[in-house]
Amino acid sequence: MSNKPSILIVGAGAIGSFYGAILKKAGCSVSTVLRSEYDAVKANGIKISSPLGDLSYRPDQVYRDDDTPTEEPDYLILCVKVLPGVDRAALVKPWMGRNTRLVLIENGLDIERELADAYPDNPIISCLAFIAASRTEPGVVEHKAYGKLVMGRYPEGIDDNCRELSQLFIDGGINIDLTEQVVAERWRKCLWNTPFNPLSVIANGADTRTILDTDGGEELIRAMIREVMDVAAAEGYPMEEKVIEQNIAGTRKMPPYKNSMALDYLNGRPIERDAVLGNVVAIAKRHGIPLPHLNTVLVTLKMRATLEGRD
Ligand SMILES: NC(=O)C1=CN([C@@H]2O[C@H](COP(=O)(O)OP(=O)(O)OC[C@H]3O[C@@H](n4cnc5c(N)ncnc54)[C@H](OP(=O)(O)O)[C@@H]3O)[C@@H](O)[C@H]2O)C=CC1
Ligand SMILES: CC(C)(CO)C(=O)C(=O)O
Repeated sequence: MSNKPSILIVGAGAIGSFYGAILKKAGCSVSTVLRSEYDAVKANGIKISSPLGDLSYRPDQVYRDDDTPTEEPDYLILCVKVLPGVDRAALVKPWMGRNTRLVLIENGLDIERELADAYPDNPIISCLAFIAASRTEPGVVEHKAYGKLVMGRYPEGIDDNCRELSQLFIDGGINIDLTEQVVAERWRKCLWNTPFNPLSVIANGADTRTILDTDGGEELIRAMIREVMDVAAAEGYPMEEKVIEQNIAGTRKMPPYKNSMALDYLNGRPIERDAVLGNVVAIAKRHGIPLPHLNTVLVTLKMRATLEGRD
C-alpha cells in the first residue's frame, strides 16, 4: 500500500483525467467520480495521448456520481465546468471527509467562494491550468500542449498542503508555480480568458489567429483586456500596462488555438459564460465601472442562449 496521499477526481473530463494521470505517475492512488463516461472508464480505463508519452491509466476506483463513498480522499480534485445550475458544493458533499483538502482546477473568477462557505474547515487549494487538452471520446483525452498549474491556498497563502500537492505534480512531470496570491493570479489569467473565450463563441468557435488577424480583432481584444484590468485594479489587483501587449504577443506566438469555451460551444456543451465573463461584469457593476465591450459580449451571449433555449 502506497504511503502517498489518496486522490479523488470529481469530473474526470479532459483536465481531471490529465492531472489524475500525473498524480498516478507520482505514485498516488487516483480514483474518479464519473457521470456519462462511467461505463467507458470502468471498462477500459482512461486513455491519454500526450507529448509527455502515453499517460493512460486505470483509476484505482471508478465511482458513479450517485455512488455511496467508501473512502475519504486526502485530496478531492474538482474539475467540473463551472456552470449556473451546477451546485458544486453539493456535488462534492458525499465525498468530503473531515480532513479532505479540496482542490479546484477550473477556470473563472470568484469561483471558490461557494465552496469555502460550504466547507469552512477544509483547506481549499485553487489552481489555474495552462494547458490544451480535450475529450475526444468517452474515456479518451488528447493532451496537445503545455500543462503548468499555478496553485495557492484560497483565499491566500501557501501552506503544507500546497507544498505536498505541488511536489507530487512535479514528481509526475509537470511544472507548478506556487503563489501566495491565487486570487490575483485568477485575475491575471482572466485577462486572457475573459476576452478570448466568449469572443470565440460569438465568432462561431473562432481560433486565436482568426480573432487577432481579423480587421479590428486585435484592437477589440486590447480594449477587452483593458476593461478586465480596470476591474482587477478596483478589486485591489493592479497590473502593469505592459501585460496587455504581453498577452497579445504571447497569443500570436501560439499556433492557432481553440480555447475550452470554443470547444464546448462547437460540441454543443454548455459554456462557462458567467464564471469567465458574467462574474467580471457583476463585480464591475458593484464598483460602478462601465465595461462597454465586455457587457456587449455578455448580453449578446445571453441573447444567443435565449434563442437556443439554453437560458
Ligand atoms: N480543456 C482545457 O484545455 C482547459 C480547461 N480549463 C478548465 O478546466 C475545467 C474543466 O474543463 P474540462 O476538463 O476541459 O471539461 P470537460 O467537459 O472535459 O470535463 C468536465 C467533466 O465534469 C464531468 N461532470 C459534470 N458534472 C458531473 C457530475 N455531476 N458528476 C460527475 N462528473 C461530472 C463531466 O461529465 P459529463 O461528460 O457527464 O458531463 C466531464 O467529465 C473548466 O473550468 C475549464 O474551463 C482550463 C484550462 C484549459
Ligand atoms: C488559457 C487556456 C486557453 C489554456 O490553458 C484556457 O484557459 C482555455 O482553453 O480555456
